[in-house]
Amino acid sequence: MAAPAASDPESFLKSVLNHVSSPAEPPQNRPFVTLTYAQSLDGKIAGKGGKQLILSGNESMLMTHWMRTMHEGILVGIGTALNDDPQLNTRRLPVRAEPYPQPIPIILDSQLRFRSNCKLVGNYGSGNGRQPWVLCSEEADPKKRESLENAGVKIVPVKSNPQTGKLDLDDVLSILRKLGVKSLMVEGGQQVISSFLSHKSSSTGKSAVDSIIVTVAPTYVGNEGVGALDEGQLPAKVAHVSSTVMGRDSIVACRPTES
Ligand SMILES: NC(=O)c1ccc[n+]([C@@H]2O[C@H](COP(=O)([O-])OP(=O)(O)OC[C@H]3O[C@@H](n4cnc5c(N)ncnc54)[C@H](O)[C@@H]3O)[C@@H](O)[C@H]2O)c1
Ligand SMILES: Nc1nc(=O)c(N)c(NC[C@H](O)[C@H](O)[C@H](O)COP(=O)(O)O)[nH]1
Repeated sequence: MAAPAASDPESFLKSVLNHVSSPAEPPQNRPFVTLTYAQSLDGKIAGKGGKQLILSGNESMLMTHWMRTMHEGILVGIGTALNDDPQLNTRRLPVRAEPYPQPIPIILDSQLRFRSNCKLVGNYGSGNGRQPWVLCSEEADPKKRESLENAGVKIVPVKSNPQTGKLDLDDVLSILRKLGVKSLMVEGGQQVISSFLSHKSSSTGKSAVDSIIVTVAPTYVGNEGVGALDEGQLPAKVAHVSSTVMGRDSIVACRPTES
């Protein structure tokens, strides 16, 4: 059997991300949302105890960085921010005369655990990155807020669920839209992926995710690794959009369906 055709990352993304291929206004109450992550053959996104793993090969990691250029915001949870100290920029792309668009780093952090000595704050301070936005609960500690603001972080209070402490995704998305973010790439980690995949908009009853792009790396992590999904959350049903191969990895693009 012939091997599946490999595609170049930019063309593949343009073919599966509607907001890139045919620019349109997003809904009024949210940005276009792309959910993306990399997993092993056994569905793990990190190692034992959350150890950060480089699952993606060079080619698919390059695709992730292209994807970052195609979104105005890039969102991770505070678990990922503290564990991985990410930069969320496009530094792997080939140097070119015209700078690549950089997404705004956005962190869901109910209780303001974000650290001001992280790379996102450092990159912003040295002129090498966009200002990080930290979305927190309206009840978050004002002293922590002031200290992060003094370090250059933009703090955005949003509604939270009093039972779980998690930020209300309808409010998160509608506030980001009001702040001008028209496209959002959600990069993880486990709890954030699960929340977005199981979320249904309170106004439409539909998923707030437009595209799901998963990199599958040919490796096993084992039972102690962190799964892509939090147990107990029911993910959306999805329809297949397209699949391709990048280097040794498989890339699967889907979209949530209503049935
Ligand atoms: N392979 C990948 O693609 C990938 C991507 C990102 C992160 N990771 C890995 O994921 C792990 C971190 O995942 P995690 O689950 O611990 O943390 P996470 O990044 O999902 O952050 C979860 C935290 O965000 C906060 N939060 C606020 N509102 C929320 C909401 N509505 N829904 C969910 N969370 C909300 C909560 O405090 C919660 O504890 C790390 O090990 C990291 O290396 C892997
Ligand atoms: N595509 C992808 N392949 C991986 O193998 C992997 N571990 C991640 N993980 C995403 C997670 O959000 C990380 O924290 C950021 O990838 C770090 O971001 P930077 O590289 O610092 O910009 N993402």
